[in-house]
Amino acid sequence: MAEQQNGCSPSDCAGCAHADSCTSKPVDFKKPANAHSRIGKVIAVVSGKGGVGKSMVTASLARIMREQGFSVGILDADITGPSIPKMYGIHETAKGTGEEILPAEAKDGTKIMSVNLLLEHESDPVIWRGPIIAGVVTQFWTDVVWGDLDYLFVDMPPGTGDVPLTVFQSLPVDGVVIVTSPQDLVQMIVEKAYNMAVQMNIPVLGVVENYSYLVCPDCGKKISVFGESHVDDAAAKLGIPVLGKMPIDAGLAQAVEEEKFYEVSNEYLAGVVNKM
Ligand SMILES: Nc1ncnc2c1ncn2[C@@H]1O[C@H](COP(=O)(O)OP(=O)(O)OP(=O)(O)O)[C@@H](O)[C@H]1O
Repeated sequence: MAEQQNGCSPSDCAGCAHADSCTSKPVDFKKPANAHSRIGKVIAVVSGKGGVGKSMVTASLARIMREQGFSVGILDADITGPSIPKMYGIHETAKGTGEEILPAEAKDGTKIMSVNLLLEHESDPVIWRGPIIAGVVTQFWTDVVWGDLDYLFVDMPPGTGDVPLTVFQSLPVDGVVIVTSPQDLVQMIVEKAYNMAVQMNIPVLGVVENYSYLVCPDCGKKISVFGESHVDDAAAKLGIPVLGKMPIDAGLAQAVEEEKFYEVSNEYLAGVVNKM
């Protein structure tokens, strides 16, 4: 790390008599998890832009690890566009005990916390300013009683705004999965998400391409609906692995429609298990 203006480096802080009053020492914004949460790994699922199926990928990753026997949770940080609870058929409101909030539990045991569980009507819009939204996401970490989890997946809102910044600063994120779709801008979009993670010192586990292709139900031919994929080149340039390419799959869409995502086995991302 670069030398500080006053001539000392951050590693000197521990033994420095002026550490308390020094303005150049590094600030740690990390918040403690709820006292009743013991969480193994926190994996954030991000995308440089919206509409790439990030929630689908988040829930698919959670399902894969659940199928492996791990205890998993999903923190829905997409406050203004929450879709995780409905995917799992959850429509209840969250229960609270004083200062603490209990997550909902899906039929496969996945624990879920989302702003939709706090609204009187789930169709109510969330019309809050950025800092309020970021504060709610932080509370999903500090106030929610997650219990024992091997993995907590965070479904981030798209882009690189307030909430991703808050999550990266406040939660001990172990790795980031970038979701993208095939199109010309993919290089720039993946790079934006990648650069944000790198600047926040968080390892990028790899990239998932959604909507990669469609398999014709009659002839079995793969059709590149949104154009040829550029994800291999984009990932190679950044030195990160492609974790999977997901086609447009009517079975996945149906599971979402029927609110039975707890039954899904997403074979397209099966290779991620030993990368998490
Ligand atoms: N590979 C896929 N095959 C079929 N349907 C999909 C696929 N990926 C996503 N979908 C469907 O597309 C819709 C939108 O997906 P999703 O909610 O995951 O993300 P999104 O709203 O597009 O945006 P964001 O990326 O910001 O989360 C959902 O109804 C979902 O079921």
